[in-house]
Amino acid sequence: MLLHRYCPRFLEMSYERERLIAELAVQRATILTKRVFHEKVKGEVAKDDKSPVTKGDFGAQALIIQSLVKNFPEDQIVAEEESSSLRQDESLTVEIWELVKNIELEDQPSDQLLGGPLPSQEAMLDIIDQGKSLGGPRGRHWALDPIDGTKGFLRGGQYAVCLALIEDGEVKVGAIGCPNLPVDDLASLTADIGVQQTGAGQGVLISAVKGFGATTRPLSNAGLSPGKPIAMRLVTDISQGIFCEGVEAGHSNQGDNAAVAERLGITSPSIRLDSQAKYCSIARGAGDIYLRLPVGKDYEEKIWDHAAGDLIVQEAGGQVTDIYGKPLDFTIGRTLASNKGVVAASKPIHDQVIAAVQAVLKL
Ligand SMILES: Nc1ncnc2c1ncn2[C@@H]1O[C@H](COP(=O)(O)O)[C@@H](OP(=O)(O)O)[C@H]1O
Ligand SMILES: [Mg+2]
Ligand SMILES: [Mg+2]
Ligand SMILES: [Mg+2]
Repeated sequence: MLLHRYCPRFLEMSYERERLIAELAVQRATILTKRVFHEKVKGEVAKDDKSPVTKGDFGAQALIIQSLVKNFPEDQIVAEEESSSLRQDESLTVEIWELVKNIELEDQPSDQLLGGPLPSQEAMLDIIDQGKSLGGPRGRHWALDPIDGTKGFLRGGQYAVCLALIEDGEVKVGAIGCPNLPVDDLASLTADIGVQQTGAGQGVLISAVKGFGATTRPLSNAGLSPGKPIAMRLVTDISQGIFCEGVEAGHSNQGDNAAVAERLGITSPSIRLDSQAKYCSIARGAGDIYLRLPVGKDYEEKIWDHAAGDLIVQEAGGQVTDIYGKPLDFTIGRTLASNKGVVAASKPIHDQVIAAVQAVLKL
């Protein structure tokens, strides 16, 4: 069946409105995160699990949920943060509100599409808490990670603002803003981007719609600049492949990762970067393989850490599974409870990578 671009069914299938709102919402939130990134005091607080959260995480979550609620009031939202610690810290709340209330896209029509500013400080706390949906196999759920790689963000390294629409368990739309990645797709292959401090004008917004490809564009503080399709590299000799790896040893087993690289005959050093910038990097050919090998038995990966990146890599010609070769299952709830670890690579080499992972992990 040939569908015309302006036919309502085409618009529905291509999720054009969802993609536009997701891209603009992520772009607007990065204005706030960039501001916090350059502040000396980022308002770091430790959560119950000891992981950090900052003014940037809370503020970005408030801004993005506000635009989702305004545009898609029926949809559920599964977001990482919640406001309980803020409600006990008036001065931090005031600091976040001072940031949030002054953030807008410099292009008025784009900003208006997001549904206007947040009404008040109290409303901001309530909006942050609208991300408590449990997810699940049916309906439309937005998975939101307002700052992925908070540890990288605090270190002055890579981080990402990540948003995905999951419909009936399938990721349909993904948008990731990486304010510290170079605009040039391949620059990150040579630069030490993991710890790069950035100047103005850098950063990329990468997005995808299921069945319609993946796109990159420079991040802007105004409207969307023109997008450009991206694709993974064609690697015919796997020993020439390049790994993108996390920085935090507590999030992925770096020793096992090195053993897999050795088994595949890969000698180039891994590019180390925090956050879903890894998915984005391999999707645009700045690396070929992303492994997230479990450190412990009990950790369940969170859907907001993977939904957008999974779609972007698939739409760029890649395959994303867990260490058993099973696709990531977004139907279960807030976590990927039925998966262990992540193996992402371009389709022609994915089987070889899985075989090496299974040999190293003795699966
Ligand atoms: N033990 C663990 N194993 C795997 N991932 C973990 C983990 N502890 C925390 N994480 C997740 O790792 C994410 C960062 O990934 P990376 O190491 O690739 O940058 C964190 O996202 P946040 O920074 O959004 O909290 C957090 O959800
Ligand atoms: Mg976190
Ligand atoms: Mg995260
Ligand atoms: Mg986060």
